[in-house]
Amino acid sequence: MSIKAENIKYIYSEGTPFRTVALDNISIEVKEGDFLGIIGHTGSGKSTLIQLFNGLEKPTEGKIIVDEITVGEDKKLLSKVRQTVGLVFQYPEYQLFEETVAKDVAFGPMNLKLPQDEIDKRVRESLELVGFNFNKIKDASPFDLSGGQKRRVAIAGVLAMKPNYLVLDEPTAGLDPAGRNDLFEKIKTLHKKANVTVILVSHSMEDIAKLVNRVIVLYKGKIHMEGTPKEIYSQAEELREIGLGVPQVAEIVNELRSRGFNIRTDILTVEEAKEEILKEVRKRNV
Ligand SMILES: Nc1ncnc2c1ncn2[C@@H]1O[C@H](COP(=O)(O)OP(=O)(O)OP(=O)(O)O)[C@@H](O)[C@H]1O
Repeated sequence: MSIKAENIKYIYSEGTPFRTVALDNISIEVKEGDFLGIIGHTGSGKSTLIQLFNGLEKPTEGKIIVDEITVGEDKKLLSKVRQTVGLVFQYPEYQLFEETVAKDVAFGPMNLKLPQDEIDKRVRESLELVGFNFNKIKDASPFDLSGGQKRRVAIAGVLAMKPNYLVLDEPTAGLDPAGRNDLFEKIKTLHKKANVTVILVSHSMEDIAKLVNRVIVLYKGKIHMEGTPKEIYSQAEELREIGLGVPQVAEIVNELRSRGFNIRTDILTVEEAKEEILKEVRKRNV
């Protein structure tokens, strides 16, 4: 099972002076179990691509195949695609509207007309998967929660639909550093525990490098780079050229290398950098 994009082109406002080619010749496959990061700066096509994954939009050219369903071929299957690919938009808290957290998370499964005991089970499981104590949170008003907690409630609402793929568009946008770290930790745990493939969209390599196992870098609607976080990280110069922030740890490693330190280029974390630097320092002291 997978999401396949085959030679995708997507054009906004075709036939007008505002015509924009948002995606051009994109082919990728997201396999079950993957934890994929899609990065690129503003306007590179990230949001457009994930909206195609979930059937919200149809490609101008090419095909999107979600678990063997070709999106758009049979309109009756569109709701199945939407349920299979759970999309969490940027700032999803604006879509919370019920008076309690439990009611909000139950909204999707209720629309599926599932039996009440199945709805209750899904609400509990989804809230626990995003790190809540169910009994403590269920009767809270979503409006009384912190920004990070609201995001987790919104994610639980999508998980309650039991998607095979969970697509998160800039999930930590606007949160403070502690809230971001906490939410990323929760997403990491979620990928491990829930049987769900995760696609995480971000404009920051630094944020997602420690989480995902594969990265696609979009630039002007095309796939510019693809690989493991380490492979992408080691190309700091190229990242800089396409306007993406180079991770601070990569900056430090590059600086030390330029001063003759023999350090690997594919370092992801401060801990790894520390180890490498200490190794080099010990060598020099001998
Ligand atoms: N509704 C729209 N109508 C016309 N052009 C659009 C529309 N939405 C996006 N675009 C254009 O399509 C291109 C890709 O936009 P998209 O929103 O997919 O990029 P993005 O990488 O998600 O950006 P961001 O990080 O700002 O969300 C951009 O040039 C953008 O201006």
